[in-house]
Amino acid sequence: CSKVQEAGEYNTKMHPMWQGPLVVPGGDRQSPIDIVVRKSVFDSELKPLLTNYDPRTCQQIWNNGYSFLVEYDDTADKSTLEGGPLQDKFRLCQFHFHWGESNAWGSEHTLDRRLFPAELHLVHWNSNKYSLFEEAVMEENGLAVIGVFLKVGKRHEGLQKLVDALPAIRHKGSVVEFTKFDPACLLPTNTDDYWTYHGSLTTPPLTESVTWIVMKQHIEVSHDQLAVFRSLLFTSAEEEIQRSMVNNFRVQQPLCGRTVRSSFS
Ligand SMILES: NCCOCCOCCNC(=O)c1ccc(S(N)(=O)=O)cc1
Ligand SMILES: [Zn+2]
Repeated sequence: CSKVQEAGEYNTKMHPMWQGPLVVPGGDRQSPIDIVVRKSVFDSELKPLLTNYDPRTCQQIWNNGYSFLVEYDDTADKSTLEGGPLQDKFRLCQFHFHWGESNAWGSEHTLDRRLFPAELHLVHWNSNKYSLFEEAVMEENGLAVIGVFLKVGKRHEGLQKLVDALPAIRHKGSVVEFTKFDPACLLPTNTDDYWTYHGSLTTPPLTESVTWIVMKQHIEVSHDQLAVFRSLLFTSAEEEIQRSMVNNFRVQQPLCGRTVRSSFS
């Protein structure tokens, strides 16, 4: 697979302008991808996901200029993920979303090319093998990210606390305290059915360190809740030109012969 990203894909209008590297390490296990459902391979060895999140580890919410992140205290094994395709215990460090300017697109992964209006990523790092996120992010088995598709429908009561905090972090670089939020409320009711594959971060440094776990069942949020995501800005308060934070997803990457496994038949 191409070692150098086609420069064009970084310059399409749909795509935030990145200073990101045009040559990514390896380049044959990049994310996101389209999941071709009928080509995924059922693996009976895949276990149910086991999340154990402690809302007391929730610390802050901030706008990093790509998305907004809800960050957790990951100095101990308090909010953890294990099971699924994972051999080790992983610590939750943050979650964030990707979304479009319209409800017609916005997700990074797709199911048989089907786009969703947004996608949630819960980011964890391997605390059995590494002592810091920054270490794990450079290693093959360093990270595990749970992806959950969002659909527009009924209002998501658990999400509203987060939506209400967004106006305070409109600009890139703004941060506010955000506590006692249980990310488990953002998981679908069925967490036994998922696809998993080896991939990468979808924003710089694009390192190929992620075991992706993409949930089959989506969650629903209201049109208005998603509209508040789009009220965020890519730009900091000092910049003259304010740019709406929308379409903060990466273009899809070649599968390069990888197998996507499913936990369900
Ligand atoms: N900058 C050089 C080294 O950086 C190491 C730390 O990288 C931190 C920034 N990126 C991330 O943490 C990060 C985390 C998750 C995802 S994603 N969208 O793949 O879930 C993308 C990016
Ligand atoms: Zn992401």
